[in-house]
Amino acid sequence: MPKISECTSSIYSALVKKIAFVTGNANKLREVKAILSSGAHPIEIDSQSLDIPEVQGSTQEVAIAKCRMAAKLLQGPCITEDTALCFEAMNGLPGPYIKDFLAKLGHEGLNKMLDGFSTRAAWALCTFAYSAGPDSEPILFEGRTDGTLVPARGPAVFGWDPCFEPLGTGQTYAEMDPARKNSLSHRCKALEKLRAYLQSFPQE
Ligand SMILES: O=P(O)(O)OP(=O)(O)OP(=O)(O)OC[C@H]1O[C@@H](n2cnc3c(O)ncnc32)[C@H](O)[C@@H]1O
Ligand SMILES: [Mg+2]
Repeated sequence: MPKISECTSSIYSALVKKIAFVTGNANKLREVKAILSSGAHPIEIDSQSLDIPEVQGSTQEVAIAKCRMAAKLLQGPCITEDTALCFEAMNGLPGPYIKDFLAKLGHEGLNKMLDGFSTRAAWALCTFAYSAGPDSEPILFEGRTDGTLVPARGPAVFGWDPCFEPLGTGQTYAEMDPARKNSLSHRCKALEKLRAYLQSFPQE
């Protein structure tokens, strides 16, 4: 006969296995899988690549609208993620609009945006949204890493990684070993909160 802890963990895996992570970004998916598969209670992610339209608004409004739409399309539970890069000199902009700014201006252009300002301080903000299904309001889990916007250093593999240097590290995200980035990133901080929430399911 299985022990209670074994039953709890099998209910838990059955529940979390049904949750799809909806993203069109392969780099995000790689990091999320690496972070969630480590630790005492690994979580397996079932990924879905859907192109969900993103509304304008605060990081929270963008995240909630995207997750709502994903749950409606999938007709089931899902997780979505939005990443913002915020400049202190610009009161948090480009924020959730960083994807377009990066695509149009590149790393050099992002740096030029801050020429003439007294600070190059920036923060990376990750917002995971979990929806239990199309009729449930999404719940948000945020993680923030503070740093500086710098001229690009390191391989240009993932977004703005080459021009973001977290405080006190001396390295850009792009120069870091993936495990180092995943130990201090905006994404890992948000995922720790999401993990704790998902692990509370069997007690509900
Ligand atoms: O399908 P989704 O999950 O929305 O994927 P996306 O690529 O559209 O992602 P976002 O809407 O969250 O836009 C965030 C932008 O920031 C980039 N980005 C996200 N996380 C990053 C990270 O950890 N390091 C560097 N760039 C990142 C990403 O490539 C986008 O250009
Ligand atoms: Mg997107």
